[in-house]
Amino acid sequence: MTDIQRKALPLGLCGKDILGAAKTGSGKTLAFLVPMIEMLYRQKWGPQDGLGALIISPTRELAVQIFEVLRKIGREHSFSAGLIIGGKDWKIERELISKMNILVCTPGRLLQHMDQSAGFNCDLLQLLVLDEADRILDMGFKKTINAIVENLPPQRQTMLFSATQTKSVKDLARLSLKDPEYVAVHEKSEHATPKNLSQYYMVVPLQQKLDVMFNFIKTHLTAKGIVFLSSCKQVRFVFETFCKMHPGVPLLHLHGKQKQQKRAETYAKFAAQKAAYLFCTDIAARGLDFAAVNWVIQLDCPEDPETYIHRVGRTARYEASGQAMLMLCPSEETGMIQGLERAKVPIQEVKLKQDAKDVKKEPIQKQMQRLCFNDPEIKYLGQKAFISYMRSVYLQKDKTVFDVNALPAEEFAASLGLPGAPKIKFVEKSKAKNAVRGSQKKSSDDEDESADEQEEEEEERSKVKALDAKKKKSKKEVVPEDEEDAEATGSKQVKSKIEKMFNRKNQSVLADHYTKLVDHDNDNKAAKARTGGDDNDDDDIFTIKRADHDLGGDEIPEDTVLPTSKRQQRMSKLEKTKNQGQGNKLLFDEDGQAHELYELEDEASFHAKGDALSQQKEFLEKEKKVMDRADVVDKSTAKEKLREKKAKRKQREREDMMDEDSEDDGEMVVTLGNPDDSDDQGDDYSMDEDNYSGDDNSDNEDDDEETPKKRGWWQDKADAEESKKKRKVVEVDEPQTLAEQEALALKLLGL
Ligand SMILES: Nc1ncnc2c1ncn2[C@@H]1O[C@H](COP(=O)(O)OP(=O)(O)OP(=O)(O)O)[C@@H](O)[C@H]1O
Repeated sequence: MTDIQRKALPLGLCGKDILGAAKTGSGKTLAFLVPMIEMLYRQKWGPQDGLGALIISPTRELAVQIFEVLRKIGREHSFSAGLIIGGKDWKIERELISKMNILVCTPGRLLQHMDQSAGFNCDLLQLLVLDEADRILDMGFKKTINAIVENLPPQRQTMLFSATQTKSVKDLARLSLKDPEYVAVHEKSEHATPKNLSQYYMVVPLQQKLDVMFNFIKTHLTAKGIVFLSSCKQVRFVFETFCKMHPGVPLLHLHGKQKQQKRAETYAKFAAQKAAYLFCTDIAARGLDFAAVNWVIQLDCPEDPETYIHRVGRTARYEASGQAMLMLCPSEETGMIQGLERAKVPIQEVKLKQDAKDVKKEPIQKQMQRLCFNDPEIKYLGQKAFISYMRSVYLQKDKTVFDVNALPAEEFAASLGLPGAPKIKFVEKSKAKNAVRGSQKKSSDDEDESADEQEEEEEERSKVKALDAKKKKSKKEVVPEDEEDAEATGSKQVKSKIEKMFNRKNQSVLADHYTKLVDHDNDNKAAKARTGGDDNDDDDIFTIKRADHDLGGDEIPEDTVLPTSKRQQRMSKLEKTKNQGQGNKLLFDEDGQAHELYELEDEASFHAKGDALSQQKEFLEKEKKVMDRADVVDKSTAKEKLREKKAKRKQREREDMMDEDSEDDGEMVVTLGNPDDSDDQGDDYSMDEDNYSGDDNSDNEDDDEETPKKRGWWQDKADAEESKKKRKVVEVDEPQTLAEQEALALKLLGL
């Protein structure tokens, strides 16, 4: 047993709330799964009891991993367990979720079920586990978690686990735990990282990072490594280009923009490989337990020491040893190393070999240029990678580490194979601001200024974020256009062939294979991570600077500017109709003259028709008849509609039932105690409804009332024989003569 298990298990088994912290790879998963299963077992939890335990994880991969461990250790039990992680068929999940005793899920999907799945009931929940609680909160799930917790019964046991505990976790603990036991086994240990982990850092100029990385891979071909980058776009670019340069070892990539199936495939492939490199975002930083990872390389600086600790924790797990390399730009060194020292991370510097710095030894930059030149898709990815990296640095909170102005943008762009650095609005602004500040600094009070500075930067950040959100809504990707690139590369010079190629149009369209890989459903979700996170579609906020052309001529008055986009046009139509007010109904006579529906006639002709009361009565009766007729029509139309609706619903239900019969429920539900459910069955989690007893059987009975029972083969055979008996069969030869025909006729008449 590990330390955390030794301490947490007895408390968990006593039903105590736990706030658990222990180093990465120290076995926290079992520290909550074992008491959970034990508790349900002791209470003789069965299908009729519904949901007994809920485990929430920040990422889908981690949820899958927890689910796998649960399958292994729960083999002897008969609880049903479900995996609810999004990216799967909602309808199937909705059907099955109400039958589960244990759920492993991601927060968003769980809340969606709580809100929308009628059968989902957690009134009897006994245990809630939040694994990597701080990450759940960092990813912006605070409100979701609060909403989930509000839906759960208060008299439950709760456990929060993570290798790092932040203030927000303590806040959450205050709200959701009752008299918790704080189990922090490594709190007093000298280092915050596993003792078998060797940690190094290297100061590498930004423009040499890819070169160093590629050489690292070439010189460690038998190793298994995870390479962390700060955004999905960088991951995609580095993966694609490195693959094309054939380093001689399998390369994989994992990020939040991939479809769930692709993510699962990559996860499984990397887990199975002995030597491979996985390029990923922080989506893989937490909790993932790949066997025998030798190296964790952080190509981009982590946002804080906590993230660093989780990233390096993907190696040296349990009792294994491992190595970690952090690459820092010169401007990041001091701040980051001080932060790591404070967080009790022992790290030592290794110097970049002199020959690696040697420019004469051809770096991979030339190959990158060739790739970008030959393949517009690669160039496009490069531009996106450049922008998203700059943005991630700009958005980082810790300005003692991250300074976007200190980065050599042109050289970095060149190292990606780009002909020039795309100009990015905010970097320009930031530089200009810095210049102004530099001149003001001499005369102004230092303290005031730094406060202003922070405020302004905060403001700028929020502006960028707002713009980001707005752009995401419009679903457009900002792609550098010809003039923009031209400006970036210095348009006044004579353009070379290469530059012309780079400035080609229509490069915004990625090849089919890329669009297939990318989960566009996620594209419009709000950016969850502040920087470089899993679902970070961030570079849309950047606009590449355009030259302002003097168009000449008169300016068009504002109110005559016509809406250009379809959406704008729709909106303006809507506005118009709103302001138009209600129209009057008019009747046209035979001469085509328009009349109001009820026109006032002159007094004399009114009185000529009789007294006012009788006229009123007559009018009302006439109108009532009209209304009655209209009512009859309306009612029959409504009835017809209802009938159609009903028929459609029935048809849908029939189709659903047929789908259910034919579909494999797939990968998300398992009955733990299924004796056939052994390891060697791999990923086949398909559920056999027959494994359920109690309530579920009664469910089936209900179903039987509505749909004809499925018949077994034995029933079919018996029925066939019975009906054969009932039918009277007269077997005769074909009559040849008249006498034979007469005899047959008599036989048929039964005489
Ligand atoms: N008691 C044990 N005996 C042997 N191996 C164990 C034991 N407990 C856990 N392990 C193994 O240790 C590895 C790490 O465990 P686990 O994933 O639970 O760590 P963790 O503390 O949750 O890490 P992280 O903080 O990175 O999520 C796993 O491969 C697990 O199988």
